[in-house]
Amino acid sequence: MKRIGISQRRDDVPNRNETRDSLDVIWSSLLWRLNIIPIPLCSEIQDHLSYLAALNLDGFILSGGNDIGESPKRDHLENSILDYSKAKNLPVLGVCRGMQYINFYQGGSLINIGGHVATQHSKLVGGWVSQNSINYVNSFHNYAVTDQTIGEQLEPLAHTEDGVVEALQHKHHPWLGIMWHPEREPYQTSNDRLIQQHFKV
Ligand SMILES: NC(=O)CC[C@H](N)C(=O)O
Repeated sequence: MKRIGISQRRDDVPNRNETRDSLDVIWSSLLWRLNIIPIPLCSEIQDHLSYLAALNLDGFILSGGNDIGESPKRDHLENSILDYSKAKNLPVLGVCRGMQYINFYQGGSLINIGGHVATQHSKLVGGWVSQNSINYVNSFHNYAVTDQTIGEQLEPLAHTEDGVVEALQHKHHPWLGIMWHPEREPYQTSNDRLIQQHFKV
């Protein structure tokens, strides 16, 4: 089985005096069902290169959650994951914030948008959308990538009708970014296929 590392959200929990790495449990059941062993990654370990080398994983998911800049330790870990994946030619799937992070890593930026929280898009534009039988996607984000803010070496694969980039890929590395959350649609065939194809399961 493929062993895929997945980054987690990092949150302060003041009433417990704790800082937590956490992941929606739906991710573990989704990935296990797809024959993937999910390995949650710890943002507090600072020796990233030794940590990632010791794990010896088959690829990575950058999950959703915190805004970029909100949690520097999470940002740094994800930066190291992309450095490591580039050096080892490993597949990366960026989900929502994860796609935003790939874009940031490649020198792109984000715009603040409205109308993309707790909604769906059923009319995505782009040949890749029909090839992958994507009929609708969910949406839970305040920031977006556009054709004007997309990073270097990235190409858009899908847009919403209002011009937001909903999916992108790296031109040279096996990196895919999607703005929707497959874990929130755990039985959507198009997502299952995308994830399994991407990680060659
Ligand atoms: N769901 C997410 O990953 C959200 C990412 C980021 N916090 C945004 O609002 O755009």
